[in-house]
Amino acid sequence: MAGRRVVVFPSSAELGPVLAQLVTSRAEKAIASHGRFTLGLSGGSLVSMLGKELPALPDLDCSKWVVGFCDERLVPFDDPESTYGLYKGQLFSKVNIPDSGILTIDSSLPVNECAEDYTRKLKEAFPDDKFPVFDLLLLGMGPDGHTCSLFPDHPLLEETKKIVAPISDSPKPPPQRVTMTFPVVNSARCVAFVSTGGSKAPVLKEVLEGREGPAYPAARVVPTNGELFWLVDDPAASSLTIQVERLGSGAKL
Ligand SMILES: O=C(O)[C@H](O)[C@@H](O)[C@H](O)[C@H](O)COP(=O)(O)O
Repeated sequence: MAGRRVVVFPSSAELGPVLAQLVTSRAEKAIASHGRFTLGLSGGSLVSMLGKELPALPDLDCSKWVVGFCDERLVPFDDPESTYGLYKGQLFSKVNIPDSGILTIDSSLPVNECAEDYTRKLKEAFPDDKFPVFDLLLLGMGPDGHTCSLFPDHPLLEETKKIVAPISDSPKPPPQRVTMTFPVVNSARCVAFVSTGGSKAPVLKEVLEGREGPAYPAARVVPTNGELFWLVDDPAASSLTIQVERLGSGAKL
């Protein structure tokens, strides 16, 4: 790993612009080196944060972006639970990512076939990689320490072969989802968690400072050759005792 950076902001209002700067700086770097920018998105509060910050950037050009989903809920796109549907309304409708660059699940398929179909789409988008190497993955963490749809104590945590796995017993509804696996997450060039709010403080401490017993899913995100950022706000960081970086909205990562 290129080193973990835990960066604390006074609030999500200061965190948002720095997240947008991270996205655009990694996009510029990726496009300069290999002609496109591959980005994996997660749901939760990231949707509204990216929907607010990215379209507000002057001269944002997403014509060379390829966007996938770190996990997706198996519901129709017009269901309020659909991560794609939320991003469509809040981000994709406002920026110029080509439709062909948005890799969506086929929500009409049963969950196993849906995961196979999404695996095929990712393989087509990353023909040279054993596991897709995304330029940037944006992740959230639930209060139970889950990330993507990789939940504590679930057999999927041990998956080593699949790119995308189905899950039909998600402890958080909706129960049927597809998710990237750890081999894909940990192959990324850069992974950034965004975690805000006081409800995350206890689990954030255990994830970042270690705990007794099995590691939380979020703690198993350790990119083999990539960067790892934890972008958090003061309430989420309130129990941490490790050294952190404290930055404001003008910072560059
Ligand atoms: O798939 C889901 O059910 C949610 O998207 C979930 O995984 C969310 O991303 C995390 O709970 C973090 O949530 P916040 O971003 O709101 O902290």
